[in-house]
Amino acid sequence: GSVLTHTGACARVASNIYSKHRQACTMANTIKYLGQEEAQHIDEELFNEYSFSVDQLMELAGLSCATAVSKGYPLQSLLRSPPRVLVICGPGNNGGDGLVCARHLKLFGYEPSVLYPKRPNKQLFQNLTTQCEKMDISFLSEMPEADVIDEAYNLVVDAIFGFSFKGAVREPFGDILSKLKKITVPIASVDIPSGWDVEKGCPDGIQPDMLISLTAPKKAANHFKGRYHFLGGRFVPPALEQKYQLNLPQYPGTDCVYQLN
Ligand SMILES: NC(=O)C1=CN([C@@H]2O[C@H](COP(=O)(O)OP(=O)(O)OC[C@H]3O[C@@H](n4cnc5c(N)ncnc54)[C@H](O)[C@@H]3O)[C@@H](O)[C@H]2O)[C@H](O)CC1
Ligand SMILES: [K+]
Repeated sequence: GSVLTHTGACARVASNIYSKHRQACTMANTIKYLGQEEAQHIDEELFNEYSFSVDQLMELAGLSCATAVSKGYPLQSLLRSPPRVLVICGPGNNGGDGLVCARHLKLFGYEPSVLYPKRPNKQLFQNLTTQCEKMDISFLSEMPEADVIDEAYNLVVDAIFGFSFKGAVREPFGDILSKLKKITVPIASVDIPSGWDVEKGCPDGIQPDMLISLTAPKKAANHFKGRYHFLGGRFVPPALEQKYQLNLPQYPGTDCVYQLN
């Protein structure tokens, strides 16, 4: 009896030590999930200290999104022909990523249409819009009803809000998000599922099937329940990665996305 008890105790101690060791190792190697302010600081540092332009990073971000979509929803797997995709773009840089994503999706053989209801009066976004128009990407004048989306499109790319979203959703995006909650075709969200608190998520919000986290996942990604979580935006200089202890995974070869799950 006492021998057995002793053995049991040893096993418990050993397994405790082992699990502590494993926890420490995992923590050392775990990719960091960013808070809202930290994400904004990294963004500012990329522009101000590392001298990147928004155009450059947006191009890589949008390319990552189109690449992730093509991996999760390959052309030959789509149920509806032609391979239509609805890309919904918001008023900030997340929306810019969406415009770049739409352009690359077109180059990959998809048929994207863009909904872009609030267009900022800045050259960058005007250029991205012209580039899409010149590639025969159509711009919708209003948000289709949920049943129309389910019939006409294979998936929706949600590029409405990213890491600067705050407070209650203002129109027209409230109406757009409530329609997105009703659709059955998959949603692929760029950086954050739109309408979600950047750190706490949103239990009764949209539930995307794919999330493409850019630079590093934000804390809201802890609440993501969809099938595909990709990391994109392979542009972080090692010194910046180290400063913020991002613990980014090794992207495979020359890929611009890394599948986290
Ligand atoms: N470093 C990177 O990883 C890069 C990320 N990129 C993408 O940029 C977004 C963040 O962009 P930002 O312009 O800062 O903000 P958002 O697009 O998230 O949105 C701001 C936009 O939305 C409006 N807004 C905010 N809250 C609300 C609300 N409650 N209701 C309605 N409207 C709201 C606000 O007024 C602004 O107009 C990041 O997530 C990435 O996707 C870069 O492209 C590349 C570098
Ligand atoms: K989004």
